[in-house]
Amino acid sequence: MNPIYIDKNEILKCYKPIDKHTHKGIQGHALLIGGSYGKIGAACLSSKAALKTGCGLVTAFIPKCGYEILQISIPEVMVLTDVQEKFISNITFDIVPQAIGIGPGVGQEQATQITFHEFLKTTKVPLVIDADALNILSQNKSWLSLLKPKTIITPHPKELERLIGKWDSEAEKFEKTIAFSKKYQLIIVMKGAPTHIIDGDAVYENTTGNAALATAGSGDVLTGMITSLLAQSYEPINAAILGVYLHGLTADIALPETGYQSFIASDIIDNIGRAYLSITA
Ligand SMILES: NC(=O)C1=CN([C@@H]2O[C@H](COP(=O)(O)OP(=O)(O)OC[C@H]3O[C@@H](n4cnc5c(N)ncnc54)[C@H](OP(=O)(O)O)[C@@H]3O)[C@@H](O)[C@H]2O)[C@@H](O)CC1
Ligand SMILES: Nc1ncnc2c1ncn2[C@@H]1O[C@H](COP(=O)(O)OP(=O)(O)O)[C@@H](O)[C@H]1O
Ligand SMILES: [Mg+2]
Repeated sequence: MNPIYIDKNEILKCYKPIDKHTHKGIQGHALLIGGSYGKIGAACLSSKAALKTGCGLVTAFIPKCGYEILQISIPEVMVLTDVQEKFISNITFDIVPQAIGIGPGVGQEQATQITFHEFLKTTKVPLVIDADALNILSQNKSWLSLLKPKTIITPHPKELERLIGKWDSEAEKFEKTIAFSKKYQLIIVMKGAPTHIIDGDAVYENTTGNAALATAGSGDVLTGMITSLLAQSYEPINAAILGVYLHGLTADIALPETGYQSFIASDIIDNIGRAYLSITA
């Protein structure tokens, strides 16, 4: 396996500067579906990260109990609520997003599983699938065939194992992940240290990031960032590459100030601007 390293050179091939005549209506609308009682923070983090990564509009779809939490913590994000108080049971919306991220904090209630199945059957919008949405897929593997080609999935090692089964070596992990990517035509963001992106036989290895990212919610933030880039019309593979690179870069930039221990997922969001600036510096 000869990975393509995701470094500044590689990023400059796909990075799209902002057009000075753009406006929020054409800068992309991202929909983030997530959260459940006790995990509304995951929806807050992913939707705020989406806005801070540059899309024009962000809507969060959450259970009712998260309404005030989300509106107060991030007033720039619009909110749609499910009929249920504590978990998502019926995904419906009247907006037209260019990308949807689903899964952070969503839980695995039976009703959430059923509405996720319906959602997969009907949606045509480019998707990022993470966290509990991946765990639901692991329990219902026949639903994987509903995923459109180039859907992005973002498993951490345990979520990957639930999807593809155990491996005995790093080589076998890559073999199985590449086979899975080919079988379902998926872009797989294999989160870790470092993170790899698998797109069929193409393997990319990220060069940014450090152990400060080993903190609750850092994956939820990544989901928002990649969904935002998809909504801004990046090709799925480029949204994954740029998202993973910027996400890691925030931790490299923040480290001298925060150290490893005190860095939290909100620090990723706070440093997205500096990460963007360093691409063009
Ligand atoms: N503020 C909020 O609202 C937050 C909400 N969140 C939401 O919570 C939900 C559950 O997500 P989750 O990832 O915590 O649980 P789960 O899938 O059981 O995985 C945990 C196990 O996986 C493993 N593992 C993980 N990383 C690994 C690594 N790099 N390398 C190796 N192993 C690794 C490790 O397993 P072990 O090694 O212990 O066997 C670990 O115990 C989900 O919806 C998420 O979005 C969270 O984002 C937190 C903030
Ligand atoms: N030691 C590390 N070095 C670099 N990146 C890391 C390290 N530990 C975790 N990360 C990154 O942090 C993120 C963790 O995602 P995830 O486990 O889904 O977190 P959460 O579910 O809490 O949001 C991934 O992007 C992963 O690559
Ligand atoms: Mg996660």
